[in-house]
Amino acid sequence: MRWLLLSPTPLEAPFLQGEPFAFLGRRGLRGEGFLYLETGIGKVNAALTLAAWASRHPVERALLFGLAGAYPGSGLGVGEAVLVGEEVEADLGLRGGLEPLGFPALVLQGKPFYNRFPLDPGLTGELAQALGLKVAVGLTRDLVSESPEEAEALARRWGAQVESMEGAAFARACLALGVRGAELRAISNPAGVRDKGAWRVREAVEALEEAVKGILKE
Ligand SMILES: O=C(O)c1cccc(C(=O)CC[C@H]2O[C@@H](n3cnc4c(=O)[nH]cnc43)[C@H](O)[C@@H]2O)c1
Repeated sequence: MRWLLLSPTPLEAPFLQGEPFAFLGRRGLRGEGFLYLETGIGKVNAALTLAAWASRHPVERALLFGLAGAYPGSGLGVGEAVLVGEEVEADLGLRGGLEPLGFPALVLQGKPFYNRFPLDPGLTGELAQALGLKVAVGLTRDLVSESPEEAEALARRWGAQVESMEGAAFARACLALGVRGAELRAISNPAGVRDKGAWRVREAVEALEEAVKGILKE
């Protein structure tokens, strides 16, 4: 069964080889055992790329992979790869979430989803076991945390360990479209730290390469 692989930027996928094509003005690759799409940064780009592709092609399982910030106290080290088992969309509704407004973001078989969206538990568990990776809670906002204090408050409020700009949108789109979705992140920086001296993009991309190649072998 072929994977649909997605990453926000080409920076996160330099190791993928395949026949290039364009989709929604961005890069795609047809490779051995996978089809890859670059989504662009942020929630809208992630959801619209997956939904537009899935509206024209059958997608059984999809993997979003990319860089992420680690929250203080997460126990995750820079350069470490993790799977995300649940995503929080933390900039939807009030600061306390969407539930107080009374409008769910998604309803599936009568179950309302407000700000928390699971990735596929079976797929995530299989990959975590096969690759020996931890499973974390991800928090997603279109705005990146700009200070350690902001990052710590978000982590505490929502019980999250990693921060990205796309995860919850991908998880929600997978649920809505009936796609089995998994999310892989490698820690490039401590969340809330904007000083690029503390970022380790190369190490994080190497961790992504090892994990993605492992997933494609599964
Ligand atoms: O400015 C740079 O030199 C630079 C180099 C590499 C990457 C960046 C990014 O801004 C990456 C954004 C991208 O990665 C995810 N990401 C990574 N760290 C965080 C974070 O602390 N908080 C939220 N998102 C993060 C994000 O999902 C984007 O797709 C800049």
